[in-house]
Amino acid sequence: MNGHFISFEGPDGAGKTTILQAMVDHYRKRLKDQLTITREPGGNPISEAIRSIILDKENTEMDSRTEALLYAAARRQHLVETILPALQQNHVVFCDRYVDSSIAYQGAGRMIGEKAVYDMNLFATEGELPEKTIYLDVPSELGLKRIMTNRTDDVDRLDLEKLDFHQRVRDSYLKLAKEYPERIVVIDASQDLETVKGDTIKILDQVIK
Ligand SMILES: Nc1ncnc2c1ncn2[C@@H]1O[C@H](COP(=O)(O)OP(=O)(O)OP(=O)(O)O)[C@@H](O)[C@H]1O
Ligand SMILES: Cc1cn([C@H]2C[C@H](O)[C@@H](COP(=O)(O)O)O2)c(=O)[nH]c1=O
Repeated sequence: MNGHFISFEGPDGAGKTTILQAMVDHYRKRLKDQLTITREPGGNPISEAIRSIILDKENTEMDSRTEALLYAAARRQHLVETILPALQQNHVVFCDRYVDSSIAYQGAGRMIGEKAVYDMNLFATEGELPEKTIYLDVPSELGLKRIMTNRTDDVDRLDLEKLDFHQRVRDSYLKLAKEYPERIVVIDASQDLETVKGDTIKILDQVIK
């Protein structure tokens, strides 16, 4: 089997974590030890340490460009230490967020500029992109409602941003999906969970043969 790099993207509360876990449950038997599950920011000790700085609710002073640089730094380390070695061993890599998150959240959400953030990430990643990106799309109000009402884990610094921030993030994702239709597949994540799972499996079955 060849390695496959698959990312999962979406606004906060879209259901990425839930769907990614469902995909692990679905494909684990088929892939056995050829499956790597990882996340951004994070995935290894250095990138997880950067994650805790970025998402700490106490860090209200953090400048937007500092934030963008930290995400890119975490991504660089994650790529060279975790993703590329797994692909070299022909693993399927399920990655919770990647470059599209920075374009949407820092480029559009923080209004640094999508192109500027893309260019900075080109330096960080040397152009390495996922083969397929599952973009789980929900209206921002629904995503935020899910987070505030259902979640038991910590609400982080970005979850706490206002509605217009999250709307800019969603609009940017939808723009990216139009720009890269071969790579980014939009799934309507406002549907019930079983339907979202089924739609995701249909796409991934075309990649993981
Ligand atoms: N299709 C769905 N229908 C109803 N509830 C859902 C659906 N998908 C996820 N949820 C619920 O919404 C909440 C948020 O889901 P989840 O943590 O998977 O989102 P997320 O996209 O990973 O969020 P974040 O990016 O902020 O970590 C959870 O309680 C989950 O059970
Ligand atoms: C990779 C990446 C992430 N973010 C934001 C998106 C979320 O609000 C958090 C990560 O938390 P999750 O619960 O693990 O999804 O960070 C971002 O703004 N930019 C990025 O590049």
